[in-house]
Amino acid sequence: MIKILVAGYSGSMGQQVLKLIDETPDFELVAVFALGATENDRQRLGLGEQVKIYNELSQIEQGADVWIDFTAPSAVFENVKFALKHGMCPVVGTTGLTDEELVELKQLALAQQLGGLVAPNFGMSAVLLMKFAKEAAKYFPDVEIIEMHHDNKKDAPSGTALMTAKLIAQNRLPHHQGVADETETLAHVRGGDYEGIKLHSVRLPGYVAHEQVLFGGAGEALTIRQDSFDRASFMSGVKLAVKKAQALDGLVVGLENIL
Ligand SMILES: NC(=O)C1=CN([C@@H]2O[C@H](COP(=O)(O)OP(=O)(O)OC[C@H]3O[C@@H](n4cnc5c(N)ncnc54)[C@H](OP(=O)(O)O)[C@@H]3O)[C@@H](O)[C@H]2O)C=CC1
Ligand SMILES: O=C(O)C1=N[C@H](C(=O)O)C[C@H](O)C1
Repeated sequence: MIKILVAGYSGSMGQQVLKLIDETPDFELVAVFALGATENDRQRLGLGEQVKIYNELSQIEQGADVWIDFTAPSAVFENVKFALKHGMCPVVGTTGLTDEELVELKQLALAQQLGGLVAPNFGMSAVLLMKFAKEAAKYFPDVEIIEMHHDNKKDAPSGTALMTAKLIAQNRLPHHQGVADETETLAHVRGGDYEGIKLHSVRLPGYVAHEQVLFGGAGEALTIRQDSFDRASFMSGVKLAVKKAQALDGLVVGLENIL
């Protein structure tokens, strides 16, 4: 049995994770955490009597093997630090960790001799999109990224889009795209900029999580697109990560590294 704490259990992803745990014979839910957590959630969400419900990080007691985190960019760093310090292996889907924070968490995981996984995207279509986009950048250095999400998403750009840009940047030299004296007659209309790669974020009701990477060359173009139509698409990745987390050597970044 793998004992699991779910941070962000009342959110869109947290709800899917509770379902996954319920459906997986060797997973056991031992605790849940959210700032707005109340004892009423036990009945409302069908949480067993043995499940501990926390609404404050500092109150959480050790007792889980794995800490699953789908909370908020503002919370994830402190949450993961807490998990590692208290002997829990983190499986983190929450976006927003900076490179510096990741370095610190990796050091802590090594010091604590704990494994764990941080993945900006647990969906196979997004993992493959990132792999293909990195490869394509060797041949098509001019590229822009459009990510499209539901209108409840708190952060922009998406963690996946930013990771895609970072991977592409490994295979091309930074350069400005468009004419050198380009002017915006409407502020920010050319999007965000990561080493010259433009990122555009769309937020609309009806959407879940989608990304397009557009490469342009002389007289041709390549478009790579992935669509997550349902949050269930992330669950096989989360399941695999939970099963492997305790055996990993330190904190691993990217689902592709454990497939
Ligand atoms: N890696 C991946 O494959 C995926 C990653 N994500 C990422 O997961 C994160 C969550 O997404 P989603 O489920 O849609 O978000 P929601 O806003 O639907 O849910 C967030 C959850 O976290 C809780 N929460 C918010 N702030 C805190 C805090 N400071 N401390 C503890 N709990 C907190 C909320 O409850 P309360 O408000 O009561 O605290 C709620 O339970 C986002 O960063 C998103 O980008 C999403 C989908 C896939
Ligand atoms: O907030 C979301 O919904 C998602 N967040 C992740 C991200 O920011 O990349 C993963 C996926 O895109 C869904």
